[in-house]
Amino acid sequence: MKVTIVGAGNVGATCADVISYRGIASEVVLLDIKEGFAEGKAMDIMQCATTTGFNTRVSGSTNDYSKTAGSDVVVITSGIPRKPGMTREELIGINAGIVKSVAENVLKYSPDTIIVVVSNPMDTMTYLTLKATGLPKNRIIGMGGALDSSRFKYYLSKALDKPSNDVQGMVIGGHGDTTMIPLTRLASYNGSPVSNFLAQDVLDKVAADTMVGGATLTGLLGTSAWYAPGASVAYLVDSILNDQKRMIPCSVYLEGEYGQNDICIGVPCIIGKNGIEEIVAIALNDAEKALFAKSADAVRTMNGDLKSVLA
Ligand SMILES: NC(=O)C1=CN([C@@H]2O[C@H](COP(=O)(O)OP(=O)(O)OC[C@H]3O[C@@H](n4cnc5c(N)ncnc54)[C@H](O)[C@@H]3O)[C@@H](O)[C@H]2O)C=CC1
Ligand SMILES: O=C([O-])CC(=O)C(=O)O
Repeated sequence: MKVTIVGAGNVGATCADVISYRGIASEVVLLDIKEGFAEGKAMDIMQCATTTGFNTRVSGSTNDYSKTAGSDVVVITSGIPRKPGMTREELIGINAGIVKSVAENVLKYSPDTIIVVVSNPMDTMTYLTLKATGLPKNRIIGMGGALDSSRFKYYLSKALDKPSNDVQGMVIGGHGDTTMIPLTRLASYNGSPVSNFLAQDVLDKVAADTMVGGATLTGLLGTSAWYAPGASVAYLVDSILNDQKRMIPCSVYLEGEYGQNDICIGVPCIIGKNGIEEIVAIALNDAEKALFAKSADAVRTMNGDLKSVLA
């Protein structure tokens, strides 16, 4: 199985690293516009093969899309990340043009591929990719909810003082500081509602910390995060390539689901060899439904800024 990652920067290279050492794909191609950069990252990763023990072939390419031919999955991590104090939405001006041209280029060599969109503002970049390529909705997947949910479980595990892997929980809605919806009511500690163990004010703080999880890291690092983002993309790619049919919140085109139309936004999806295989309808209460509608309004407003790119 072959995976191409366009954008060999922090997130793209981390994703290639996780995919190779976990043996998720047999071949990974990293592509970047910076001369020699993807080749260098690929060589560095390949020099881990004997010490971490993997057989995935990782190679790099400077903007030569012929090397990406026949990819089963293409991950788009090209574009600029935010700096402290910025929102993800402020990246649209530069990233929209990059994401559109990258999607068009990859399809020339991998017409049957599934595209995973990571570049921010991710929900809007997913919508742009869908509209610009005309691919069926099951083949365009926006990655954000997997990462946001892993941060949610991290903050819950800290509050519970229990391991993250004993915590279940999901974040839906937009992948933005104010649009994420951590579903605290449905989160559990090995099947028991977390509200059995944590007071409401603590749960509210967990939700608030989750929503600004990316901004917190950007403040600490000076650029946005990459370890958890790269690992979250690899987790999603694993479910596609190995047809695991895991339920992962992803940004997907909605046609009536969750009361929304003509928008890409995070909802729980079954992810397998056909990409988005099902959109799972979970029963939201009235407050959660209202938050989802508000989140969708914000994402839709941002999509309005794509007019010139899509013209
Ligand atoms: N959806 C999510 O959950 C997350 C999204 N992101 C987003 O992912 C993107 C990448 O972040 P980082 O890897 O930290 O940035 P980075 O700056 O480390 O890497 C981006 C790479 O894209 C390359 N690039 C730019 N234009 C290109 C083009 N036309 N073709 C090929 N490569 C091109 C650059 O040369 C650079 O190497 C950002 O937009 C960031 O906001 C980051 C983390 C999580
Ligand atoms: O915070 C950012 O800008 C990058 C991102 O989407 C994340 O780490 O969640």
